[in-house]
Order: sequence, then structure tokens, then C-alpha cells
Amino acid sequence: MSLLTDPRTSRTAAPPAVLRATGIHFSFDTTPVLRGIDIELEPGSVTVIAGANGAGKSTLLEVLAGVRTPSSGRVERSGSVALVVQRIAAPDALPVTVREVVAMGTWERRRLARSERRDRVVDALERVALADLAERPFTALSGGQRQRVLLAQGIARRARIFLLDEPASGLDAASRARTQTILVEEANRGATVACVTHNDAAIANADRIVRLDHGVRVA
Ligand SMILES: Nc1ncnc2c1ncn2[C@@H]1O[C@H](COP(=O)(O)OP(=O)(O)OP(=O)(O)O)[C@@H](O)[C@H]1O
Repeated sequence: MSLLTDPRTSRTAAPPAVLRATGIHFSFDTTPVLRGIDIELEPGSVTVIAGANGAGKSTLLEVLAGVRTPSSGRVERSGSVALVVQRIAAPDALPVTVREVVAMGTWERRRLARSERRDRVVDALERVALADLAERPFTALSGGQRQRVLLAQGIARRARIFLLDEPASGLDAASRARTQTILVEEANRGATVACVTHNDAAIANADRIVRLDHGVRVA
């Protein structure tokens, strides 16, 4: 099946998202963290970004997502990005429910019908297995559940690029497996997916592996 054909509509879908970075350097103050990284993510596949603690994986993901500006180098990006960070800080008193956080994914599509918005949110919550917690305050959720809420927000947005930073610890095996399944499903529908992970099974199952060592790409 061609990735350009959307089987649900038989229409030609949007062209694949592009995410390409060349010659990326990044420093925190005077400490170099990324040193000349070249990377191109392939639509329709899952790329795992691996490497030891402190290698620069999270920083690279943030540069790819556009939330950090490299000190030199170029990032070419087309298509909406869902960035699912390691720890989502939120003040305890923040009065938003899980459903509302997911619904934010539909905000930028102003012309979407209300029913379509609602369907997207329900569908996304079911995909990440959080439908039961839809009315809970977002801040009442665990770190792993919060990550799945952000993933659902990207699904509701129909993001073309998913960048996910999985914590080294704190996700149970079921939660991690569910996240990996969703990323594969999104890749299968043509999304461009990259995931920082420390999980050997996820690394073994990836389509492509990018390995960092002290800010240098070694594989
Ligand atoms: N906000 C910051 N200010 C200063 N230094 C930072 C900051 N964030 C990260 N660093 C440093 O940059 C380097 C790379 O950090 P980064 O979080 O990108 O690594 P990582 O490979 O994702 O690590 P981990 O596997 O532990 O999450 C580390 O030496 C870290 O201490």
C-alpha cells in the first residue's frame, strides 16, 4: 500500500512530513552538548534515539521539535509536531481535565465541526487507554499517564511528526508497550516517529537506530 494513499478516503493524503537536521551544534552556556549531528527521519518508520545518560538525546529531540535553537546547523521541518516530553510539569492547582488537554490538540483546526472535535478526542483517549480517566484532573495522573495524554493530544491533532522522550525509569512495562504500539501504528499510517528510549526491546524493534555518544552521532 502506498503511504500516499489514505485507505479510508481513497484520496491522496498529505505528502510525507520532512524532518532533516544537518550540522547541529548546541551548547548549554559554554558546554557543548550536540556536536555536528546530521539526522534525517524517515516517514512511515520508527527511529529510536539511544545513548548513555547525558549523551544529548533529549536536547536533540528538542532541537528537532523546534523548542531549542541550535547554535549552528539547519533543521528542515514540514508537518505538525507532537513533542511528548519526559516529565510534564504542571501546577497542582491547574484546573484542566485529561479530556481538555487532549482537546487542545484540535484547537489549531478552527474550522473543525464540534462533533468532529469530540470524535477525535474520544478516539485518541481510547487509543491510549485513558478513556476511563477522561474527567480526572490532568495533575492527578502519574508521569507515564501524563505522557500518554500528550500522545493522545498529538493523535487528536493528526500530527505528522511524533517526537517522544521516554524517561529512563518510571514507566511500567504495560505502559511502555502500549506507547510503543501506538508509535508503530502512527508510523504505519505514514507519520514520522522518533523516540528516545532506554528500553532494549524497543531498541531491538525499531526500524532505525540513531546512537549518540557525548553529543556525537556514532550510529
Ligand atoms: N537546562 C540545562 N542546563 C544546563 N545543562 C543541561 C540542561 N539540560 C541538560 N543539560 C546537560 O546537557 C547534557 C545532555 O543532556 P540531555 O538531557 O540532552 O541528555 P540525555 O541523553 O537525554 O540524558 P538522559 O538519558 O539522562 O535523559 C547533559 O550533560 C546535561 O547535564
